[in-house]
Amino acid sequence: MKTLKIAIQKSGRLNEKSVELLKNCGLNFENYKSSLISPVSNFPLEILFLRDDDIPEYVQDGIADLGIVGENVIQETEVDVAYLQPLGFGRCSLKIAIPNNSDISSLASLNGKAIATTYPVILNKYLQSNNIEADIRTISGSVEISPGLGLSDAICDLVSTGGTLKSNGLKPFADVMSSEAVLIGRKGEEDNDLIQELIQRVQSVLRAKETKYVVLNAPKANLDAITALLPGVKSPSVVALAESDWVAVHTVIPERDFWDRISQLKQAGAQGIVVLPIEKIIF
Ligand SMILES: Nc1ncnc2c1ncn2[C@@H]1O[C@H](COP(=O)(O)OP(=O)(O)OP(=O)(O)O)[C@@H](O)[C@H]1O
Ligand SMILES: O=P(O)(O)OC[C@H]1O[C@H](OP(=O)(O)OP(=O)(O)O)[C@H](O)[C@@H]1O
Ligand SMILES: [Mg+2]
Repeated sequence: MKTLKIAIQKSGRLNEKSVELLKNCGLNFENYKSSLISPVSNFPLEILFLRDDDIPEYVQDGIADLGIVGENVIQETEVDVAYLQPLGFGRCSLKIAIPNNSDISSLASLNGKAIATTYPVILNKYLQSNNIEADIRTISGSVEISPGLGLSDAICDLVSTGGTLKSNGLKPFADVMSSEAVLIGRKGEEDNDLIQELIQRVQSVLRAKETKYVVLNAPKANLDAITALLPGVKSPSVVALAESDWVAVHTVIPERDFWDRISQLKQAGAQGIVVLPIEKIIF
C-alpha cells in the first residue's frame, strides 16, 4: 500500500495545533524539530515539516498528498487543490489597515496610495475588483512598521486580536478575506481509501471538540421535561439509580449552547451535572 505524505507547518502559528490534531487522530509519530520528515508508526503516512508558503504547491504537484495550511496562503499561491476540511484553528482576517491619523476615509481614497503587504496577489485582486489603482509594495514581514517608517500609506496584513495594529498606531480599514487552517489534498485523489480514512478521523475529532458529554441525575417525574432539552447523538441514555424516584441521564450537548442548556436543565430539576470532554465521535 502506498505511504501517504502530509505537509504541515514546521514552526509558527499552525504547527502546534496541526501536530495536536494529527495526534488526536490516533497517529503516533515523533515531533522532531530537527528532522523535516517523520514516519507515522501506526498508519501508512509520513509527516513533512515545511514553511507554510510551500505547502500548497507541494500538494498541487503531488510531492505531498495532503497539507494543513491557512486559506490565505492557498489563495496567495493561486494553486488548484481540493479543500477537504476546514479545521477551526488559525482563524484570522486579512485586512487593510491605516495609521490612526490617516486622511484615507473611503476605499476610493486608496487610489494612488502605497500599500505594503506580504499578500500582493490577494490584495491586487481585491483592489482590481473595487476599481482601485494603488501601489502595492511587497515586503516579506513586519508589515505593520512600514507606515511609521514612511514606506507606505497603508498596509494589508493578517489580524486576529488587533494587538499588533494597535501597538503600531494603526487601525483596521477594510476586510479583504477571512481565513482558517484547512486540510487540503491533491485534486482527483479525494477518493483514495487512506485519504478518506484520514478525513473521517479528522472529522470525528472535530465533532468531539464541538460537543460535551453530560451526565446528570433527574427526578423520574421530570424526565420528559429534561429529555426534551437534550438533543443527544440519537436520544439520551436513561439509567436506573439506587434511589427509585431518580434516574441518571447520559447525553452529548453541542458546546455552543452548553451554558443555556445547563441552566435550563437545572431549572427543570436536574442535579449533580457532570460535564466531560469527548475524544472522538464516530457515526
Ligand atoms: N495572528 C494570527 N492569529 C491566528 N492565525 C494566524 C495569525 N497570523 C497568522 N495566522 C495563520 O497562521 C498561518 C501561519 O502564520 P505564521 O505567522 O506562523 O506564518 P509564517 O511566519 O509565514 O511561517 P513560515 O515560517 O512557516 O513561513 C498564517 O498563514 C495564517 O493562516
Ligand atoms: O492581530 P494580532 O493578534 O496582533 O496578530 C497579527 C499578527 O500575527 C501575524 O504575525 P505573527 O505574530 O504570526 O508573526 P510573523 O509576522 O513573524 O509571522 C500577523 O502577520 C500579524 O503581524
Ligand atoms: Mg510563511
